[in-house]
Amino acid sequence: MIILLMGVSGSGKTTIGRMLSGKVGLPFYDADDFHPKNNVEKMKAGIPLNDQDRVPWLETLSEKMVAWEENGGAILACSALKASYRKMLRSHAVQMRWFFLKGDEALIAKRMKAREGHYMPASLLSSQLETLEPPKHATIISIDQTPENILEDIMSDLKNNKAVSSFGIIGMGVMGSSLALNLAEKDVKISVYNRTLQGVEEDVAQKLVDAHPEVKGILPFDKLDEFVESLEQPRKILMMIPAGQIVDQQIARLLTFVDKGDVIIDGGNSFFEDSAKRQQYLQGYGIHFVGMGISGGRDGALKGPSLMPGGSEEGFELIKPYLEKIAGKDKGGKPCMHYVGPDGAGHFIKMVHNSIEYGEIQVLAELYGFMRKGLGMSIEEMVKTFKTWSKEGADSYLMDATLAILSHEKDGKLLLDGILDVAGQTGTGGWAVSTAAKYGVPYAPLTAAVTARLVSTHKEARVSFAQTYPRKTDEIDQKEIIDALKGAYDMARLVNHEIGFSLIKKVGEAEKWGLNMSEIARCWTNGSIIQSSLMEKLAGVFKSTDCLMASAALKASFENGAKTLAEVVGAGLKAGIAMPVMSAAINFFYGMSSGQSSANLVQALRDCFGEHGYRLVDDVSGKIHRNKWRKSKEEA
Ligand SMILES: NC(=O)C1=CN([C@@H]2O[C@H](COP(=O)(O)OP(=O)(O)OC[C@H]3O[C@@H](n4cnc5c(N)ncnc54)[C@H](OP(=O)(O)O)[C@@H]3O)[C@@H](O)[C@H]2O)C=CC1
Ligand SMILES: O=C(CO)[C@H](O)[C@H](O)COP(=O)(O)O
Repeated sequence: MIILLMGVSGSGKTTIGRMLSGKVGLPFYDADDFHPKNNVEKMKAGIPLNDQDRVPWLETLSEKMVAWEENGGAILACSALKASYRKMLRSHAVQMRWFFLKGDEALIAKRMKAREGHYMPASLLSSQLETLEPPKHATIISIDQTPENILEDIMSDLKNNKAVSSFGIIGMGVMGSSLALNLAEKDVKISVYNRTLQGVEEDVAQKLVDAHPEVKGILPFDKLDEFVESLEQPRKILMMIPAGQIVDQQIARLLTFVDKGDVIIDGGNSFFEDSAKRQQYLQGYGIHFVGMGISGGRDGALKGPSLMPGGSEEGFELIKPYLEKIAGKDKGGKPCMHYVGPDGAGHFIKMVHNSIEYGEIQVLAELYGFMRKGLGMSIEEMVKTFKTWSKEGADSYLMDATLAILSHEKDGKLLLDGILDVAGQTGTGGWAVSTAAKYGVPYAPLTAAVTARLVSTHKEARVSFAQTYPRKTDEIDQKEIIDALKGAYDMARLVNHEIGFSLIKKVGEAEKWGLNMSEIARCWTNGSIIQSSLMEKLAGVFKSTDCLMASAALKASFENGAKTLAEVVGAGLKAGIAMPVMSAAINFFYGMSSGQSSANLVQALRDCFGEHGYRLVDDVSGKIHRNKWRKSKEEA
């Protein structure tokens, strides 16, 4: 832990720091000793330092603190006058305790005049006091007392303050427990809490700690007040619990214990419109709310997830150092974490991420079904084929997982064959569909992925109708189709990504969130369930375009892909295999690349029965309505 004594020059930071050092046995450092030469010269000449002067000094100090903490902690005397300076000092997720040595101008001026051999003349005091922005999260110590009494005040606060952890997590399920272990392994002191349900869920947090004796620095709680009390201010509390009302109930319980300036983060898969409302609501209490998408499942959370924070930017700045520590890293070593935008932007981006995930999963499932049933390929042949594709640019986390599943045997049998073909879903995919409809974004392929899961749930009906409508399948040219499969797979994925990102573009513009599509794709290149070589390529492509179909770099992929996708979908349908996402993908592409569609008939029909009006090809300026579409009996 770093004990930071702050206040204007002359407030006694050095004297008290040295005394405190003797008392607690931690080394003492004076921030003034780390000023670059230029700053010292300026101060000697009586010239006040500006913010630019202070940047390298504060950066050095924040880096030094990391090393000091690794060596067991330290005491640092540093003026830290502005909130922005304190933010820079906090930039490395070091555990800190802040003490603000406070006194009035006359008292400090008197003390400064009495000092000898110090380069800070008393005339600078007024400029320091003008600069001072009193801290919101520091223990205030009055300096209008003897140094011994000041020391006693600090010692008593250190003893009585139960705030020992830098970060708190609520919900020790799959994600919460893994993120807790990830943070603890990065040497962040954390507190964890899980609800108690008598006889059902008891000592859950304690059990996590017991199960990982090798991991140090996790404090378990089953009482919410004690959990909150254990966190240093401003508190940073991450909720990893199911979306919906549970989140509101948890926030309501937290509100009893938290203070202004604390940060509450919802890392679950919440609906983004709910997150925007929660941010507004909590703002009224002075609490920063960050709605953060997290991707990666258990392994990602443990080793490096992809993080999509949004909402309160001030709150984000306070948690940023912790997020940077635990996030997965892209190929350049940069954290797969990016503040996406205000309101519910973080959860919106996670919703679209999951929607693409639905598409990616469904295309793999459709291919698996077609290859196995339609083409009669063995599991071994399929594995071989997918492995080859992986080497040819189709590698992804989900492809890798599919290969593991296809090779996974239990009791000498393929486990996959024993798994019921009824797919679940927990919300995000469907919300993306309704959001796309609300904002007018064509979304058929990813809608088809949601529908496919819904169709799967009608197991009984499917079994019954399979008997009513036995499939008569046509012959397929196996060789030709097998050669086209990879191209069809690539094309369907390209379309799924195009659609997902087009929703991001549309909603981002409508809500004025200033979303950065390249950064979002970059954040999904590691830690995320939809990480892939394609995503890496797209992070580059989105630097120069916001529409994949408009990208010159992808023109040939779309052209060639359309042909192979149409062939494969045609063959699949001939073989009696449903290919909802792949066929919607080729339909989307054909639709989006048809200069003249058949929507003229749609408009004519709407006008014919409902007087909705239509525009003319030669004059699009206004709508017109035709009174008499049908001929009367006499005219006919
Ligand atoms: N699993 C995944 O791959 C991912 C999940 N998510 C999202 O993260 C969140 C957590 O998911 P995950 O860890 O998988 O879920 P789990 O079901 O594994 O864990 C849920 C946690 O929430 C707690 N909880 C449940 N109901 C309540 C309640 N009424 N009040 C307080 N706490 C409650 C549970 O406590 P108890 O043990 O007592 O029931 C448990 O600690 C969800 O929103 C999920 O959608 C996000 C990314 C990936
Ligand atoms: O967010 C996730 C992965 O990114 C979760 O695993 C989520 O549960 C997946 O969605 P669904 O349960 O609807 O398949």
